[in-house]
Amino acid sequence: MGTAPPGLLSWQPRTLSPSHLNYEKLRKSTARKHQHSRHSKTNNVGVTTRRAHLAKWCSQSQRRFRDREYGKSKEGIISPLTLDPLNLPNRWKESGLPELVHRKVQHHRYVCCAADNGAVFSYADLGANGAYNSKDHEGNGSAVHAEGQTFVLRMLLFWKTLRTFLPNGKWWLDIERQHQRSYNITFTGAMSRLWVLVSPDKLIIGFAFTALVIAALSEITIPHFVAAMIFSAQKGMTSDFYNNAKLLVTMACTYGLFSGIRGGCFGIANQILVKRMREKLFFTLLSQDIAFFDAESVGALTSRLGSDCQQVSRIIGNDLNIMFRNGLQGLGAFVYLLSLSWQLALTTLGVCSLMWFLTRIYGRYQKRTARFAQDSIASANEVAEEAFSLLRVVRTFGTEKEEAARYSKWLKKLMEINFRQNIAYGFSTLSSCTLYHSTQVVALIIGGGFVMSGQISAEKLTKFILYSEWVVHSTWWVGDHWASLMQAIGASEKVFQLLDLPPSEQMTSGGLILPDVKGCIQFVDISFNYPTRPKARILQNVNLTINPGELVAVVGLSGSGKSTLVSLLLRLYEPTIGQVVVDGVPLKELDIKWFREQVGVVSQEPRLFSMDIASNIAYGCGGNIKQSEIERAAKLANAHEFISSLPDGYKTIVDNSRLSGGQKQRIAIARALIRNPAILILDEATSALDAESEHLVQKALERAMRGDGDKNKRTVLVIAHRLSTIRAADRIVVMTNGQVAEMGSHDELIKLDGEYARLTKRQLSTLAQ
Ligand SMILES: Nc1ncnc2c1ncn2[C@@H]1O[C@H](COP(=O)(O)OP(=O)(O)OP(=O)(O)O)[C@@H](O)[C@H]1O
Repeated sequence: MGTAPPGLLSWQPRTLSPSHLNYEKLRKSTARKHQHSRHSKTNNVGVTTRRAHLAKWCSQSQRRFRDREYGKSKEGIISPLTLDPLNLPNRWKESGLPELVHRKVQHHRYVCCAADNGAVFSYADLGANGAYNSKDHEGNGSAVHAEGQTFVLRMLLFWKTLRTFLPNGKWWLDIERQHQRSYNITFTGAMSRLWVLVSPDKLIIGFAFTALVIAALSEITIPHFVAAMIFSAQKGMTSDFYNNAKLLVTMACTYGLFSGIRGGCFGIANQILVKRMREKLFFTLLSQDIAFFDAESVGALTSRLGSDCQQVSRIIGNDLNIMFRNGLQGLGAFVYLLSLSWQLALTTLGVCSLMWFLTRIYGRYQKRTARFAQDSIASANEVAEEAFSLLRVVRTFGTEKEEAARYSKWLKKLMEINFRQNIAYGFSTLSSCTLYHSTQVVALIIGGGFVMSGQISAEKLTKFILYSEWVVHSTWWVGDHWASLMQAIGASEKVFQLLDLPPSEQMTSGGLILPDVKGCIQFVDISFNYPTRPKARILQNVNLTINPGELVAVVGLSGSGKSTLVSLLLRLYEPTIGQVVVDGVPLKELDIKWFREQVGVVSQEPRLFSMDIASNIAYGCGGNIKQSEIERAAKLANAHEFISSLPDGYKTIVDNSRLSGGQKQRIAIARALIRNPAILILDEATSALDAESEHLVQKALERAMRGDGDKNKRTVLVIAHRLSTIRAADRIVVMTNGQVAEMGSHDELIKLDGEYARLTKRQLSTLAQ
């Protein structure tokens, strides 16, 4: 006994009723529902249509059984399956007649069986997703005894699938919902934006277009001279023949020369465009608020800079160039056609108009697909960037396959989009090719008639055919590059959207520059939510004053808002309520660039740039820093010794992974100290270090905090987890849940026996264990 088709063994006899077996009734009722659905425009149209087809299929199967046609025609293919007798309805066993049963399995899912004496021959499964599969008893292929209907059903399925990826099909609606974007750039919008980018190099663009016009016009004359040479040779007109030959050679050479100039100039214009676009985009991105980078991923942004800008480069270098050339040639050829025979010219115009109409539709399609394709590329890049930057974590956890799967999920999406693009391209090519050749056929048929009736000469008809081919060919090329241009515009939509972002207010507004910074910092009634989490209150009514030259330590549990306080002091975010005041001036009113120059920051995870150590230390100080100043800062940071022991000393190229945590930290301290900052912020600068490194870094920090060798004592804000490192602080601020819970010196807080005392005890007991 073979395997039963899915769903049949679970078939319950009690679900059968005479009405279920009445196919005519089923057909009529579904036809009625179908009619109703059409009128009421409900979503049931598809379901009832399929039910109607199913009912028809059932009744035809039944007829075929009766006629025994089934057994005859499909011998050898069908091997009837006997069902488990326990699960078989009695009427099947008793009737001895072929029966067709149907059963409603789910809301609109049917399984239909053709049965003869308990033998199941085939079934059709109308899936909930609308897929219509008719299969033989073993679930293989289509239902063998109803091939006529199966073809219809297959066509139905094909049409249904096709509809999903036609413009406005379900696939588009789904994907558009995923990539919701309000920004939409038009052709003219994109062109004017590009013009702004390339207009500083008008000369090169001018050269390119002049060369384009000369090359196009000389090329278009070539068929005329070819035909003239052939017919002058045929007529034995020697001088005409040689004159035409000379002109042909001149035109061919002119065409070659100016094509070269055109190609070169457009290529250069292209490079200029991409370079400017990338520069502008890069700067626009750098000018955004930090909150912008909380919402956008680095991988996606670099993809916009790379892949999307490259797509835009096609517009001028390739698409516009070819469209202009072919547009000009097509127009010239059409004028020539009109001079030969206006009737024939109009037939060519008709075909070209149709071709252009189809291309416009295809262009719109390409624009949409390109947008989604670029989004998928950006998402894939995001995954790749993340995986590469966290490669040590990936390797440690052995998640290479998972990361590869995450990456290939986006590649799969991209492939789906490309698949649709290619199908559309296939349709576009099909229509263009058909129309292309139909012009020649129509022109030959009509033109042949004209030649036979003596209205035009054979030479004219030959020229006509050559030039009409040119017109159609030009229309085809213009259309093809129009679609490609729309694709590039679609791909560049996000780039233009990003380019339109206004720079952060901090970058544009000036502000006060104080004669000198005393270092008095006040957090006045600060409450704060991160823009990406507007509902989570991170800081709540924080009031804190740090006096000039004071060393204040902020401690508290992880997540209590210590680093957020530092971010607000550096104005990386604006407080939701309240303000930060420096030396009596609200931070908002100060020139933020100048203010940041007065602050030295050493963070928990120092990041180094891929450049030499000296440049890393002097980072952000302009180009006037002397080697002696760099070395002095390195000595203060306890880094000079290890830097000098490296083979290339201060010229050693480093990055984030080529030095130990302690070494990186000391370079970061040197970077903070070289500015001789009035305010020093140490954000858990030693928390990730081992005992030896911590000792070295701590000594460097102490020296930095004291302002060794500097006239003024600097204001220092230390955030620390290890409470042993902040005992000497003038004041300790304890934060809990975004609020200042306690404040005082170490001894005062221990005496208070509150949160600080609890934290200290816990750390001491952990160390003792
Ligand atoms: N960029 C951000 N966007 C949204 N929420 C953030 C962001 N940075 C921090 N948070 C949240 O703000 C809260 C406070 O974070 P913060 O880094 O200020 O705490 P912390 O006290 O410095 O913690 P730790 O000692 O672990 O560094 C946390 O709940 C954190 O999840």
